Amino acid sequence: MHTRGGSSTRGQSGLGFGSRVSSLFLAMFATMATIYVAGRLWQDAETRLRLVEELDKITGQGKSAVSVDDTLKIIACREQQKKLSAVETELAAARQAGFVSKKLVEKGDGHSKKRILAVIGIITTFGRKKNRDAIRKAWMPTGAALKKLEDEKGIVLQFVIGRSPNHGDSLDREIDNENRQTNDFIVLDGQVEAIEEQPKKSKLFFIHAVETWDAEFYAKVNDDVYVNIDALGATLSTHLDKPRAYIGCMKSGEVFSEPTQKWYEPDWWKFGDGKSYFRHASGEIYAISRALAQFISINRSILRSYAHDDVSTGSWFIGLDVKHVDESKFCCSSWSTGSISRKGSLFTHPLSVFLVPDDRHMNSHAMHLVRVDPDCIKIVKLLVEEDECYIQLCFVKGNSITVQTFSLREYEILLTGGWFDFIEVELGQDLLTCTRFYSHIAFQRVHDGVRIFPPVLSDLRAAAAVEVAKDRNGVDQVVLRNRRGASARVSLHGGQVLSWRTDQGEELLFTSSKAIFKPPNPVRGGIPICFPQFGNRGSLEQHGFARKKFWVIDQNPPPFFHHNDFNDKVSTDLLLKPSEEDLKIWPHSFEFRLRVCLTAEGNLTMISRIRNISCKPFNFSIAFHTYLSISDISSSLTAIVGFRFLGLLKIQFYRQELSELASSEVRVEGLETLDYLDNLCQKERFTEQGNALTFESEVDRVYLSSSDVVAVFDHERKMTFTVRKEGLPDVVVWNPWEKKSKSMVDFGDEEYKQMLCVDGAAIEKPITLKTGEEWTGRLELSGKTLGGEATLISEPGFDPGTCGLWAHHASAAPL
Ligand SMILES: O=P(O)(O)OC[C@H]1O[C@@H](O)[C@H](O)[C@@H](O)[C@@H]1O
Repeated sequence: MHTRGGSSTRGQSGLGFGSRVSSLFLAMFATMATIYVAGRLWQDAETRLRLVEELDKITGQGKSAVSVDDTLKIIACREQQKKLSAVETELAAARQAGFVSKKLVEKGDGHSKKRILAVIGIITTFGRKKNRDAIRKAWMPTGAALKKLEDEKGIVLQFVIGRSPNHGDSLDREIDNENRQTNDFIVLDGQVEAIEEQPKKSKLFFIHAVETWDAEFYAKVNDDVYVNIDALGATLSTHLDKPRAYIGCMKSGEVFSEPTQKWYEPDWWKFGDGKSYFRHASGEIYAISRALAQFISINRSILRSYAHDDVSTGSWFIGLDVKHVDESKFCCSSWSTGSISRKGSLFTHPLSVFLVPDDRHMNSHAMHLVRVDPDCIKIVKLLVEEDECYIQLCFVKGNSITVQTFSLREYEILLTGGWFDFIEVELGQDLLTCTRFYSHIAFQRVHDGVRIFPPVLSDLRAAAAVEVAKDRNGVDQVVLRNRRGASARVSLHGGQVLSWRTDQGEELLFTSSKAIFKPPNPVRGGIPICFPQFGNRGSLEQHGFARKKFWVIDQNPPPFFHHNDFNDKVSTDLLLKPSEEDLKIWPHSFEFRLRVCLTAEGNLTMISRIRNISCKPFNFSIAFHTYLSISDISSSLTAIVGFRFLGLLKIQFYRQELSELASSEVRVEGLETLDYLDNLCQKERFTEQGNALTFESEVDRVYLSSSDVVAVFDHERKMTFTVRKEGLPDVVVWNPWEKKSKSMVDFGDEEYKQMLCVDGAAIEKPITLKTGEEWTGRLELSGKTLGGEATLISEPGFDPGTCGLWAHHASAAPL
C-alpha cells in the first residue's frame, strides 16, 4: 500500500514537480511578501493597496494567502474615502463660491433646504447688556417675533460674543443666563473677549454663520447701531445677482501710525508712503455674499487680521474677483453737503444723543439727555455774532421741530459731556465738518476764512505752550498745551489741576456743574491735593489745608533730570510754603514743590517734592484726589432711545431708563486681594474679595499698599485710565452715590454717576521727614480710548524720562 501508494504519488510527482516547486516558491514568496507587506504598513495606503493587488495576481490565492489584505484594503479604502469627501466638500464650496468654471458646475446641488436671505451678527461684548437691551427694544425683534423674522423674511438676527479669558467665569455665566432668556446669541467658543482679539471676531462669526445657515448674505453690525431691518433686507435683495458681493460704506482712508491715535494701526508701515488703506467697508455695518463667507471659512487659517475688523475683512478680498458695492445707505454719516436728510438711510447711530440743558435748569447747566435720531435733525449751525459763538440745533421733540441755540458756554459743555455723531456745521459760506470722538467734537476747516474759537477750534498742531490766564475770580491758572493739542489747566488756588484734555479735546477730569469757584474752598472736581492730612485722620481740617492755599509759580524751577526729554513736554512748577497762620495750626516749616507736566503723549504727571525745612521731624499724609470723568457708573435718567415712523408727522419714540440704554460698567483693576480701610465702617480693615472693583453703592475706601499701577476701565466711554504711582502706596476710591450727593452743596444730585475718585495716596503709614529731608512722590495718569488701551499688570517701573524728575532729585536727602 505504502509502495503502491508511493509509486502512485511518484507518478503524480513526476508530472507535478514543476508545479510543486512553483507552489513552494509561491508559498515562500507569499510568506516573504506577507512579511514585507506587513513591515511596510506605515507606507502610503495607495502603495500598500497596489502591493496587495500585485500579490493577489502572483499568488492567485488573494485574500486567503495574505492574511493582512483585508486590513490593508480597509485602511486604504477609508483613507481614499476621506480624501474623496474632503475634495468633494472643497469642490462644492469652490463651486458655490464661483471659483470653478461654469462648465464644471453640475446642475443642481441636491440641496432641498430653503436658503434664507441673510444672517446678521450684532457684534457685542461683556458689559454691554444695556446696549443689547436698547437694540432689543428699538429694532431687534425678540422671542417668537425673532423666529418669525427668520421664517417669514429669511433673516436671522443674533448677537455675537466670545468667551471670557477666564473661561466659565461670571462674565460667561452672565451671557449664558441672558441667552437662556433671550435665545438670541451666537457664542463663539473659540473667541476670547479681549481688545486685541476683536479683529478675529468677525472672521469667526462669518465662519460660524456660513457653517450653520445657508444664506445669501452674511452681515456684521456693531452693537451701537440702529438698523432698519426691512430696509436692510430690501437693499440686500437688490444685490442678489452679484455672486461675490462685498457691500458696505466703502472707504480707504488714512492709516494711523501713532500709538496714541484712536485708530492706530501697528502694521502701518505696510501701507507704503501714502499710508492709505485698501478699499474696505466701514465697520459699523457691512455684508458679504455666501461665496465670500465660504471663502473665509475655507481659508480661515491663512487669512490674517489687522488692528481693526473692517480693515481685516477688506484685506481678505484683495485680488479676488469680488464686487465692492459702495452702498451709501450703509454709511453712518451719509449727510451730503448742505443737506442732512437721512431719508432712506438704513440706520442711525444710537449714540447720536444730544446733551441739552435741562429746561428747568437752564442757568445751572444741568443736563438731561435727549436722544434724537439724525433723521429728525434739520440743521446744526455754528453761528458767529461779534465775539460770541453759538451753536444752533434744530431737532424733533415729540412731534414738533424745535430750534435751540446755545452760547459757547453751553457749547463747551456739549463738547465735554455730549455724545455726538458726525455732523456738519455751516458757517456762512464755509463749511466745517465735524467728527465724533466719543464725547468730543473735533473740527476740521474745509474752507479758509473760518474763525478759530479756542478751545473748540484750536489748531491741534500748535506749538507746545505754557500760558498763564486768569479765571473769572481773578485767580491765575497755568494752561499747559502739548504739540498735539492735549492740555491741562492748573489753578494756583490749591495747586489744583482743574482740567486735563486729550489731543482731541476730550475732558478726562470731572468737574461738578455746581462747583463753587470762589476761594477758599477747593473746586469740586479736578485733582485737589490733600496735605498734610487725609480726611479727618488728624487734628487738622478735612483733607488738610494745602488745597485751600494759594500756591506760587516757580519761574526758575530746577532742570529736568533727563535733558533729552525736555523738548517734548510742557510743565509748570508750583510752590507752597506755610503761612504764619498755617504754622499756628501745623507748626512745621516745609516747602512743597509740585511739578505738573503734560507729556508728548498727553499723560498728566504730578511730581511732588516735600522738604522739611524746620528744626524737628514731622509726619504727613497726602492724596491726589483725582476726580475721573466717567460715562455713567449707574444710570437712571430717561432718554428716547429710538423712534418709528407711524405715518406722516407721526413718530413713536421709545423711552427707557438710561440704565438700559448704555453700558455703564466701570471697574477698577489692580486692587484685587488688597486690604482696605472702609471709611463707611469706622475705618475698619477688610480684604477685597472681588476680581475687580465695580460699583453699586457708596464707596469710600483706602486700599493699602497697592501695586504701582491701577487701571479704571470705562466700557461705555471705551476709555481706560491708568494711574501709575511711585512713593504713594495707597489708593483711595470714592464715590458718594445718591444719598451723599444730595447732601453736598457743590455737587449735583445725579453727578455721582459721572465721576469716580481714584487717588494715589500715602495714608496708612504717614511719611516721616527729619530736618532737611525730602520726599518725592509721583503720579502719572493716562487716558486711552479703545485701540490704544493700556495694559495693566506687569507694567515696568516708570521711565524716569517720561516727565523728568529734578536734577537734584533725592528722596529723603539732607539739605
Ligand atoms: O468733600 P471733601 O472734603 O472734598 O471730601 C470728599 C471725600 O473725599 C474722600 O477722599 C473721602 O474719603 C470722603 O470721606 C470725602 O467725603
